[in-house]
Amino acid sequence: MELREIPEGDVDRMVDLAGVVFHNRVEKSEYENETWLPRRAERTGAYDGKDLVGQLAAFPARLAVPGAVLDCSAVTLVGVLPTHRRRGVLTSMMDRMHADAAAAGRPVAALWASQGAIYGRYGFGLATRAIDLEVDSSRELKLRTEPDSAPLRLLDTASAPEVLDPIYTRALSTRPGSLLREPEWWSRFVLPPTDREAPGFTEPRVVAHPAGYAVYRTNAERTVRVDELFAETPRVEAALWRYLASIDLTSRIQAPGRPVDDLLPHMAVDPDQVSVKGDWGALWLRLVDMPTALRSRSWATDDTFVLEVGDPRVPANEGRWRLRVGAAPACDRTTEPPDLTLSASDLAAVYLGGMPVTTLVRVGAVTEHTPEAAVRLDAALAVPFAPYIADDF
Ligand SMILES: CC(=O)SCCNC(=O)CCNC(=O)[C@H](O)C(C)(C)COP(=O)(O)OP(=O)(O)OC[C@H]1O[C@@H](n2cnc3c(N)ncnc32)[C@H](O)[C@@H]1OP(=O)(O)O
Repeated sequence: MELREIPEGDVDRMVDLAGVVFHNRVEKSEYENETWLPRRAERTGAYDGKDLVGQLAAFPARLAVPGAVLDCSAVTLVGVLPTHRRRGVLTSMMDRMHADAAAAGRPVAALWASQGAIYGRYGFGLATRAIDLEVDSSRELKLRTEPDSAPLRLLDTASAPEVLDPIYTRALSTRPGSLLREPEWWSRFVLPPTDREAPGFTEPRVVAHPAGYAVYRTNAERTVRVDELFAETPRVEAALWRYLASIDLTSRIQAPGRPVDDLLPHMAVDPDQVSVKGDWGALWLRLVDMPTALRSRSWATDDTFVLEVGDPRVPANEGRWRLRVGAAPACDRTTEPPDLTLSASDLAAVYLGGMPVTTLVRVGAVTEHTPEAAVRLDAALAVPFAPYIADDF
């Protein structure tokens, strides 16, 4: 078995392999769309002779982290054929992805996992979660927040991206965890005419306010499904939810994949009208160049920590680091005794501020050597809004 780059001419084979491992049926007419990401990615193939038996694609992306945007290898289309599984193919492809990301100067990598058990061993940590909301809109949705009074308008999907993108990008400056979008991302992934996984829904509708928007689809079962909703203020958010809850001939809103600190459950006058139907792990993050990643984010306090990091897959990160946080963050090797011992995976999980270090100490995953060090690190990592990503790649 040999790892080599998958040539552009073989990109269709990646869709075939993905079809086998993810149990998807992909029509030939869909290949152009399905190959859009791998065509612009670093493509690692595991070949058994001429046969492609494993693959990993990593496309260059920009990830919003607290106070900064970092170059990121966004990993997707990972698969190993059932005939070749559990022989270390994924492990060797991940090692190569780490080396490629470091060589390209990307301090972080990110992915959506098909199964939570796979990626911790490679130093990825679950950095964002999401909740599924459902609203009973068969009666008026009364809100405790006064909706903003600026008029809403429906946009056509062709012209929507240039209106929505600045709103989306501004949201990233306060809430970390999302990827910046290029224009084509909008048309391919946010506003495609048909949702392949839910063909019963209409084409996307876009409702916009000068400081917020929602993309939604409806179906014959009186359901409004919110694909995304971003608002710059709670009052704009209230205006969008009120609109969505009052569309004629509908009686239910489904809003899958919302931020864990979504305001809607707290905005509703009757809390029983909004239910949380699910809570799940979303983005897995990897600090490929850990000291650069730690130096690059903003921090909420001035403090200093000695971290002992375990990272067998990227030894350049392993060892003791003196992390100074505050206005001019620094992260340098040290021989001082550690305040905290943690794995690369747990460090990645807490990096965006969505997972408390104190929780990881309590479960026994992180070791606290200096009393209160975890509480102090949580205070330094704190972000005003829970990390969140709407894009599932
Ligand atoms: C970003 C994305 O694209 S996520 C999508 C991932 N792909 C899929 O889920 C498609 C179906 N599954 C597959 O294609 C393969 O089983 C893969 C890619 C998950 C794993 O590939 P493999 O080549 O079998 O992994 P590899 O042999 O390197 O396994 C390394 C270790 O991970 C473990 N592992 C691999 N997959 C899993 C899993 N799904 N659950 C639990 N452990 C796993 C192996 O047991 C092994 O552990 P060990 O080192 O203790 O023996």
